[in-house]
Amino acid sequence: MSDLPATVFVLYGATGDLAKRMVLPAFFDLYARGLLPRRWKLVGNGRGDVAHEDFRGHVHDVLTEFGTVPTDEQWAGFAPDLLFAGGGFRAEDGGQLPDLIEQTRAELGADAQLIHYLAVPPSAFAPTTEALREHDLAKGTKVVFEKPYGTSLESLHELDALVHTVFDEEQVFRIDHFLGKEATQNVHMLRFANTMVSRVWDRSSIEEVQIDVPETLDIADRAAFYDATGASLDMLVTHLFQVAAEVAMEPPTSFAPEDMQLARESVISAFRPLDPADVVLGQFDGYRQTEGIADDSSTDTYVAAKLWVDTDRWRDVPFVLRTGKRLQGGAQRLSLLFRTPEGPLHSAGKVPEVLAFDLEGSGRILMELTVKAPGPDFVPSEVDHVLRLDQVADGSMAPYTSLIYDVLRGDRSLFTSSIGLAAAFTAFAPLLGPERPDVVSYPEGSWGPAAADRLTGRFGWLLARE
Ligand SMILES: NC(=O)C1=CN([C@@H]2O[C@H](COP(=O)(O)OP(=O)(O)OC[C@H]3O[C@@H](n4cnc5c(N)ncnc54)[C@H](OP(=O)(O)O)[C@@H]3O)[C@@H](O)[C@H]2O)C=CC1
Ligand SMILES: O=C1O[C@H](COP(=O)(O)O)[C@@H](O)[C@H](O)[C@H]1O
Repeated sequence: MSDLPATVFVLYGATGDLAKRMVLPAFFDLYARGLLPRRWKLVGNGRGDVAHEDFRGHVHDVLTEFGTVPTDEQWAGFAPDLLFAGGGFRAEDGGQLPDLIEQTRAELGADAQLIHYLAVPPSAFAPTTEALREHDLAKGTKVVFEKPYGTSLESLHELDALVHTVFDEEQVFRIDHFLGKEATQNVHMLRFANTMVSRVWDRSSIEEVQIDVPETLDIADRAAFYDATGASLDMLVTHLFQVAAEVAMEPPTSFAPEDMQLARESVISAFRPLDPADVVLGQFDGYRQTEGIADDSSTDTYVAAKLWVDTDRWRDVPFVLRTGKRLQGGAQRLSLLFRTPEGPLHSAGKVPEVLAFDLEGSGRILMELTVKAPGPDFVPSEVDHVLRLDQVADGSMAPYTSLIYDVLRGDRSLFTSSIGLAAAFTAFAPLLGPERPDVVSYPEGSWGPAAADRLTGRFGWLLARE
């Protein structure tokens, strides 16, 4: 067991989709790894009345379906600390939660930390924050907000102003789970720990950056949420911008969490507002036939955009970003495309030299290089080399496991800041106004609208070459 302080972890929306697919499996994963505090309680909250025993049954089902099935021994150690407080949690009526928190804190000791994890729809962020103030449950605690934390610059400011009347910034953890991925964390490890990488990490060596996250997934099981959100809000201004910031950031002053966060978040203010002429929005054929989607919906299920980062390091290097649903392939690939070296020893510029990161799963680092072809002649040939990060050592962590562990120990390096999010929404703002491009339809199982092909450089979208 770790030496973290005793903890009461309150999970709002504990029977919801995110809780079952991500948060509860991650929490159990931490338990199984011995990374939870020696003494802890997880208190689920919701509007219904659920007996503690029924909540435990729910958690067991969830782990069986989405996580690791506990052994009998693990379950006997884990289950008794799962509790449920029903009756919702509002400013005017806190339901059973305030009493149960008091009871568990009394049991765990006066120094027990209290963590509020808001796995509720964004519309419930403000009312839950107000309820925390009203029931005096904010002081000295930590609070975790899911994404999206605001859907525009204005709504971000409005929510953040409220949050800051209740919490100090140091108490606030805003999740973007792409930052918790093993391979994303390796972007700065590889860069800053290796001179041969750090020295080429700029416009003099790199001609293009691609962040390509095509998905084969449908949206039918979350139609209402998706139709009100769309790909550009769900993925572009959030995950893809954060990954772009990981690439674009200047070296931090130190590798302390606050300096890492500051370096990543401050480069976002150098993102030039998107030019709608450099953005393609798409919608897959058949989207409007999905149950719960209006016949005339103009929601984007696909977005491709060219982003410029106006720093000396990246001036004139396009960052091309793409994501969409029901596409031909699924991947989460960050690629740095290098300039063709001068002189004759390369593939005549026909093949890119690439350093890439596969962000999904345990993560992979890929290199595409030109070498001499075996044989008598001195001719170039291309090779791919793949480094699977789970072969480096055992113990790779899913993003939610990693991020919840960071919340427990108070490490904010992989969480977003309201300054960074405000800069992201400023760069994104042209897509929220009258200049927003119309959505173009694309066939399911394709790579999306052909119009997006003009956004990349001379090699096109790299994933389409595979
Ligand atoms: N699902 C996913 O894959 C992902 C979700 N997220 C984010 O996580 C958060 C939760 O998403 P998800 O679990 O899908 O959402 P759900 O719609 O499943 O809602 C979660 C739970 O919140 C409670 N709830 C619903 N409406 C309200 C309300 N108005 N006030 C208070 N409680 C409410 C419900 O519990 P009860 O009825 O018991 O009160 C519900 O089960 C959202 O912010 C979402 O954007 C982020 C990444 C991925
Ligand atoms: O936040 C989201 O992320 C998922 C992709 O995440 P991952 O778990 O596959 O890395 C995306 O499908 C979803 O639309 C979005 O809300």
